[in-house]
Amino acid sequence: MSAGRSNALRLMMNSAPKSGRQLIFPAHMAEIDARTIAGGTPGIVLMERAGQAVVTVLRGIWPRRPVLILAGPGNNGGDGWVIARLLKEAGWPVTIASDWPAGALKGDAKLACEASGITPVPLEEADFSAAPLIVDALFGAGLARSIEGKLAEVLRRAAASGGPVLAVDLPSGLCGTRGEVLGDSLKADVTVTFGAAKPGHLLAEGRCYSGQLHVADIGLDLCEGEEDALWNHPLLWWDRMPLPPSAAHKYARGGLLVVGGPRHQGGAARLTAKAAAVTGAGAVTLAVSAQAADIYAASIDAIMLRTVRDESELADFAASDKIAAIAIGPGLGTDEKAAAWLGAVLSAGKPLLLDADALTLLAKRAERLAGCPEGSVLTPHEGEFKRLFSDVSGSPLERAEEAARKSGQTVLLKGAATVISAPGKTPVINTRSSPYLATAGSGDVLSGIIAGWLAQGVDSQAAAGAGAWMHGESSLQYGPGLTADTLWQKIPNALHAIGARTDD
Ligand SMILES: NC(=O)C1=CN([C@@H]2O[C@H](COP(=O)(O)OP(=O)(O)OC[C@H]3O[C@@H](n4cnc5c(N)ncnc54)[C@H](O)[C@@H]3O)[C@@H](O)[C@H]2O)[C@@H](O)CC1
Ligand SMILES: Nc1ncnc2c1ncn2[C@@H]1O[C@H](COP(=O)(O)OP(=O)(O)O)[C@@H](O)[C@H]1O
Ligand SMILES: [K+]
Repeated sequence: MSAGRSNALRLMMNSAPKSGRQLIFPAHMAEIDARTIAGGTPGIVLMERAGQAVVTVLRGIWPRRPVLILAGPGNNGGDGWVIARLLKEAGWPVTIASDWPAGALKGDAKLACEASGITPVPLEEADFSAAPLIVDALFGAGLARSIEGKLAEVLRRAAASGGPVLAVDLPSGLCGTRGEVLGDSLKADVTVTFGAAKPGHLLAEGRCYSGQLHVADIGLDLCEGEEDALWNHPLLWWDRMPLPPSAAHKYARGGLLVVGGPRHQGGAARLTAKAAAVTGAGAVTLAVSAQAADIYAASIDAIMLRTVRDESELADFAASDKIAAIAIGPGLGTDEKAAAWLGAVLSAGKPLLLDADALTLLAKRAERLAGCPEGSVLTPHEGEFKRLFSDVSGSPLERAEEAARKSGQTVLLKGAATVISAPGKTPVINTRSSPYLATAGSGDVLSGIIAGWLAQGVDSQAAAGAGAWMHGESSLQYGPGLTADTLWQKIPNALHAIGARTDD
């Protein structure tokens, strides 16, 4: 990517540099914390910066109002004490509720508590009746077990109060690794975390519990490349996307073969084909049987239609120079003929986008997975994933990584947070999306976007990352009332949003 294009993109996206997309597991963050302290920045300085960062965000959102801070026994609580002191100094009415007064604290948290000059009330006596702004500084990265008993009760009372909630680092009770709620947690309107977001902010219940996420730079010694995962953003892949050269012709922009299926399932493959064409594949051809051709022909103006007699004719066409990549699965069917057609494209040696029925067929004949050409992308939803990788368990992040390792292909595991894992590469989590994507055929459009990039010669990991992001961006551009039919029509808006244009 030229410097001009890169800068223009950054300006347009108003985004942080790539390092701002790092995701770090809590245990790893504790190591980074220790490394930073060993490097000469005292822990209390980090805690002070963390508290200051929270106060800056808090004051940027809420005008002066009563604040109730719930402070825990560790450094998350320590941050709470810094926040209490800073707000008090600024003249805010602050109460702190904690079962761990200075005598029960250690290290930096003890220092922060003592410096505040505030006496806490016990958690049981925390008064939520005036719906104060609640600062949740009970547990963060050090959450070690489920929240239960008295602590769960205080979180329930806080939730019932109706007051807004700001979580320090992580909503207490939320697992920063997997995004699951351990026992109980408190939904935050805003979460301020330090150094880097944690995968748990994005996965499972994390996105909903974290609310608006702010990542504050507090000077941690965090290196480029040491992330456990990356948060999807055009900065991760846009420099690998081709722009059409001025002398472009349609096949040079990428020939894509989309394999169709029986008459009654025609919509799925058509959506895939249309999404691929809009994404920029120059020549998209739908291959169908003669019996289904009239149905497919009904609404595919910009897509070429080719009738194929049998799998051998399909294999010949798939192997031709005009085809750079193949999408198969949406609307394919799962009968013998579908299996034979899948076999025909597997042997073509072109990058494949495998989705829907193709994944179901592969689950029945697992040995075929090993025969997938290198650089292919599998896009299972949870159900397809379970069929295909029945022995793989864990969080979506762990499962996508294991599936990529086993299959040797890029695996995109769909969900409210979508995880993309390519063998040997850092996994990527996409949250650029809206729940309006939960509509029939939306996955077929995603397949088309990814296949559209594969046909243009983009590597599988970048194609999948771009696909997930553009799919979500298209849904955000449309908003309520979205259907798969309108989703693909918003793809140009997603391209414009990331600064796509032809080279001058
Ligand atoms: N680099 C960083 O990550 C920084 C971290 N800081 C803060 O430090 C926090 C991490 O501090 P800690 O490691 O002390 O961890 P926490 O303060 O999150 O919690 C640890 C304490 O909670 C107890 N505990 C854990 N789960 C419990 C449960 N379910 N019920 C009852 N008690 C439980 C533990 O026994 C321990 O005493 C971060 O979340 C952040 O807020 C900041 O102060 C500065 C920099
Ligand atoms: N709640 C949600 N929030 C964001 N994205 C979602 C949500 N639910 C589904 N999606 C996305 O919508 C798409 C649905 O695809 P899929 O399950 O294959 O549906 P279909 O088979 O109907 O096309 C996936 O990309 C998924 O990530
Ligand atoms: K917290």
